[in-house]
Amino acid sequence: MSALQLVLASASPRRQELLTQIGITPLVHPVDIDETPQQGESVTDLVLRLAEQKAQQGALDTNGQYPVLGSDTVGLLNGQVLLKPRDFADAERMLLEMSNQWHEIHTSVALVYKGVSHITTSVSRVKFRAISRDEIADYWQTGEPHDKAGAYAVQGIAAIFIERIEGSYSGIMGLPIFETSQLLQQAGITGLLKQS
Ligand SMILES: Cc1cn([C@H]2C[C@H](O)[C@@H](COP(=O)(O)OP(=O)(O)OP(=O)(O)O)O2)c(=O)[nH]c1=O
Repeated sequence: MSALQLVLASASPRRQELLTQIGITPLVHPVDIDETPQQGESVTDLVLRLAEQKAQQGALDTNGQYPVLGSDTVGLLNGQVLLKPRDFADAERMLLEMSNQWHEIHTSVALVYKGVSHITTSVSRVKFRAISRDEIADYWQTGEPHDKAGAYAVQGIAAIFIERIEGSYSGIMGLPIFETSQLLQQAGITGLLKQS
């Protein structure tokens, strides 16, 4: 009925997949922003800032014509931010620390529409079983951890390491479906389903 098109300001195939899961086919428009945390910035502030920046850049690039979604995911363990691993050593350090521990995954989603930003954050807790250096080395070889915050993918092989989850599976994967749908509703956006 409505011709409204949602723009997803993201290069993450996972985020696209999660929108597809609820019948939304977004226009995919990756944006390139500097994702370096600022000095002393909390994880909460970091994910909010980056999600909003991604959505705003997407809105700028598309002349404010469409509602634009941006999202950012990072982990938190013992006060330390878990970003995408720089290399194997970085991934190994993170995964060894996560071994037999709980950590948090924070994902913020921002929606920029008609010049207004709507934003929300999903925080989940994840418990890893004990994992060995050998398992981490094998896991790294699969390529899966390379482009993921915290060096793992809940939706992938890393599922064998995950003992428990409290929170949002889709949020851990990069786009919390429930919170995203609430955001769209808040902004008065309907009629996105099943359009091509
Ligand atoms: C923890 C976790 C993260 N991830 C992914 C989601 C995100 O793609 C990535 C975190 O990096 P982000 O910087 O949030 O996203 P991105 O660089 O991949 O994409 P863009 O900025 O263009 O939107 O980690 C998983 O796929 N599974 C997981 O279990």
